[in-house]
Amino acid sequence: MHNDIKEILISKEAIEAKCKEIGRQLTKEYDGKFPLAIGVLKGAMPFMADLLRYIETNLEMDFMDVTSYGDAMQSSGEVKIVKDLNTKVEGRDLLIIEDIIDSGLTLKYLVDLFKYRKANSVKIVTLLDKPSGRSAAIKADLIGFEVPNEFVVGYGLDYQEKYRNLPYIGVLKPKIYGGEEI
Ligand SMILES: O=P(O)(O)OC[C@H]1O[C@H](OP(=O)(O)OP(=O)(O)O)[C@H](O)[C@@H]1O
Ligand code: HPA
Ligand SMILES: [Mg+2]
Repeated sequence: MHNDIKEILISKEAIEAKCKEIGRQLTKEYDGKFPLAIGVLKGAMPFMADLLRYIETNLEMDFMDVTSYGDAMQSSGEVKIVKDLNTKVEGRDLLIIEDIIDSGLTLKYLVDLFKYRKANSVKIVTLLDKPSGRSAAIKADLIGFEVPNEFVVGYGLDYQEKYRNLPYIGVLKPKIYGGEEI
């Protein structure tokens, strides 16, 4: 698995430090409140698990499983709900937790849905932001790291369902996705 990686972009240690930093900010933000933290499966799972341990206020957790990439490296443009929330969002303060914002289509879909469902507030925290990929106008409130215009894997992010369990964020060797070796 590690052998398939061309370059590590963000180390395990840097991710850990960032989770602490963002966790501290969110602790202040939600002090005295009871937000609903929504993990966007599957990719956000490791980030959510690590980040929430640094948010020192009461919160509720729920998960939404949405998919639009499948096995491809480009968004299909169609966001499909695989699993919806179990919790009512009306009147709640929501914190959407994502692994990456690329085209922005996934989050645009979710933010519109939660507004329609009458959430009181909707905030977005994403570990990674790839602004060069954007086609929907969407911005996160908190961003861990900006990444270049490359397909990244690890720490929740997959290529054809593999590499989610890498502890860092990296770029694959071109031969893995059938590209030219440079
Ligand atoms: O900004 P976008 O272009 O919409 O891309 C971001 C979304 O794409 C990935 O999900 P994916 O559809 O691959 O599902 P997964 O998390 O189960 O891998 C990623 O985990 C984000 O949720
Ligand atoms: O760069 C990426 N890697 C993995 N999954 C993704 N989903 C959107 N962008 C990416
Ligand atoms: Mg994926």
